[in-house]
Amino acid sequence: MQAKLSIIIPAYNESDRIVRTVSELLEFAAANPAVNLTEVIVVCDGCSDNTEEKVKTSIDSSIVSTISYAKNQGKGFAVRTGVLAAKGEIIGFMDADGSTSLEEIPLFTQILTESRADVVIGSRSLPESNITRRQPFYRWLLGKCFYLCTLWIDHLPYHDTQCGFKFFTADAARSLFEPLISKGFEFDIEILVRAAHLGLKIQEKPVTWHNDPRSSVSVIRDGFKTLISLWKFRRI
Ligand SMILES: Nc1nc2c(ncn2[C@@H]2O[C@H](COP(=O)(O)OP(=O)(O)O[C@H]3O[C@H](CO)[C@@H](O)[C@H](O)[C@@H]3O)[C@@H](O)[C@H]2O)c(=O)[nH]1
Repeated sequence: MQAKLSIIIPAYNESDRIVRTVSELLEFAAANPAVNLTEVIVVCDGCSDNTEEKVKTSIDSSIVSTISYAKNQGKGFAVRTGVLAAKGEIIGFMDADGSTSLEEIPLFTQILTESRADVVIGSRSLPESNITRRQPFYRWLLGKCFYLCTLWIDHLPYHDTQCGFKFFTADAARSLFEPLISKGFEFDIEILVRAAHLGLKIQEKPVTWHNDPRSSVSVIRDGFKTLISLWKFRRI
């Protein structure tokens, strides 16, 4: 029997994309015996649209649930909420826009169940990564900046810290997310810093990525905040 897999999908005003993404995930799991998907948690983070209702009315599956709260808190807070509620033996998170191909899920879960890693992160920046539609140049540059800063400050060798496709053993997920202090997009780097401090085994694996140009990320606000956070993470 394959390990039980929980997937967390953080969602902020995703009513246009969430149903397609969840449906594709359910179809993918149903067609892949190597994937034992037992739980999908959509975390609606202060959405002002009808993301949660869309999930509840359009998805007919007992393994899909939602968590919703009134005030927008940020992606890091939302993923943490989902991870701490998850019951699977493997816990992963992915973006609501379905940018990352699901084809990678069997490999990621296999690496974790065979104890070859505690954390597997998706990467758009390895030679084998398959990018079918690129992010704008300034986003690519920001990603490179995070890579160089985490390499320099924390000696972390991961080429794509921000890819929203990361999987964990349940124990690793709890040890990383329980103490998480980041509420925004900087949480991806905090997770990697904490994992390194705890001595967890991390593997970075290539993914297929199709960028959706609709993005809630502000390069100035979120990029600057993430870079500042790197100094803070040195003391965690
Ligand atoms: N819960 C919650 N989710 C959020 C929030 N802001 C964004 N999200 C969710 O985070 C995911 C990515 O956000 P997008 O708006 O699609 O941004 P992107 O530019 O395509 O995302 C890329 O950059 C992000 C920042 O580094 C990455 O987090 C993301 O994985 C991807 O690489 C989506 O599922 C979106 O709903 C928020 O405040 N709260």
